[in-house]
Amino acid sequence: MRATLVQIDVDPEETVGDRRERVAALVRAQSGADLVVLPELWPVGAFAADSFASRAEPVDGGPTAAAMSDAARAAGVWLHAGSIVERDPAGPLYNTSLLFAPDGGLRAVYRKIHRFGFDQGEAVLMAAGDRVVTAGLPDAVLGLATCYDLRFPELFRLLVDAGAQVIVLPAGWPARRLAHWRILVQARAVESQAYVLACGTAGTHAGIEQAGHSMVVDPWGEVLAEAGPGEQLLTVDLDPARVTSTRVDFPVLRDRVLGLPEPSPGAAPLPGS
Ligand SMILES: NC(=O)CCC(=O)C(=O)O
Repeated sequence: MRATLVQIDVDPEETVGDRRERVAALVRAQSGADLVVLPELWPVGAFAADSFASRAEPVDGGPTAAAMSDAARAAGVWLHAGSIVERDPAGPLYNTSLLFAPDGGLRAVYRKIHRFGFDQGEAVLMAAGDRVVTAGLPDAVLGLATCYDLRFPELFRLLVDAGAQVIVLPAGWPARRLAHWRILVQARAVESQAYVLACGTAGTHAGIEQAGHSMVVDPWGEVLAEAGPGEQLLTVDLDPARVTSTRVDFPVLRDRVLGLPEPSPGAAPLPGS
């Protein structure tokens, strides 16, 4: 299964329309891949909170969804189109990832569960998703997560329990926390015994320098490919059978203790007492 991550430079000098056309052309050129992955909120920029409301678009009939559906069909690839600011017809905004099949059909929608910003930006401007999403491809089951979700291992446990073998994580991760990114992407792969395809953005928008450094990590935690800071494509061949063999040969997931007891301070004797 050949996967290509497209680490896009989100430059505020480029219009959203121009970027959409440029990215669609990049996707159309990936006809040799099985799966193409784009970053989080690449049309507007993950930190361009001032533009979220004005750049929000619906999934049904929205310009990015339409362009990505066409591009997936033209290339004949599965396309994880990263995420858009979704304006739900019912009102709220969501950070919404879209997965298209090679016929252009929309096969999965994931609304980011953990919103970043503490009391600002996405955390206050967008609503949280409430569904854990997996999608069956011909060769593997994908699990969907987005950027800040990376810091919440309990979501990844749920994805593993739902059958995920390849976890796709579009991101817009700041350069300032590159060290966290590299450690956490590897940690999620090791603990999930799954491939993690983590696709970030390049460039600087809203004054936040992006890390780039998209990564593909295998179920053993080995980094198969890592981008630099600029716009770049990463192509890697994945073997979903490696997920099964890793889980059989080193069956740590089998040793999970479900329903751990509540902490009870002082229950264990103190050393020396
Ligand atoms: N777009 C994001 O979710 C950013 C997350 C981030 O910067 C962090 O977790 O650190």
